[in-house]
Amino acid sequence: MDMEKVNSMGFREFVDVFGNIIEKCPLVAAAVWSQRPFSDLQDLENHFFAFIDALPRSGQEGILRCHPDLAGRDLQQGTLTAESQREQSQAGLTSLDADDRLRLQQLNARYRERFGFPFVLAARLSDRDAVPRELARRLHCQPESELRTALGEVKKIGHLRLADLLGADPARVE
Ligand SMILES: NC(=O)NC1=NC(=O)NC1=O
Repeated sequence: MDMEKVNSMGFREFVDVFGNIIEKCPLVAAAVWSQRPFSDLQDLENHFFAFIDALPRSGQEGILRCHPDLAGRDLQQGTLTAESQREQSQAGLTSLDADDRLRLQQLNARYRERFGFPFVLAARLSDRDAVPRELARRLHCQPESELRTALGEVKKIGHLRLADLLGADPARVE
């Protein structure tokens, strides 16, 4: 898909295609559509991220709360979005043994208890050993900095999903 095609999309098509760039937050794509045309992938991505950055804290925390837990209930019940299912599967989270899954669920619960939003991490850039390690590390961060870290992970997830859609090499797209 090239930028000419992206810039020619009507609202409905644009939200159908880009509505899950930010997990379960089609509003972001809905808002970004009105800022077309986009000069390139980086410009499109920058508009997604600028929308997130401009949100009040409640909106930013709302975006985090739209993310399913890693190896959580949605994964067990098969109710993850296609993108999330792929990402969690690539990180090896679909084949955890019962002990590892329980440990992750306990860590997720402690994290949510401390920060009031779920632990978010770009699973495609991680693996089944690194996820609990990173969760345990970030559990001790200060709320302000942790909010910024978590939003950074939302952007990494969005970057990879956009690169998939636009056929760009994720490594090459800055
Ligand atoms: N809580 C999360 O980090 N969820 C996710 N990370 C991903 O990369 N995909 C998800 O669903």
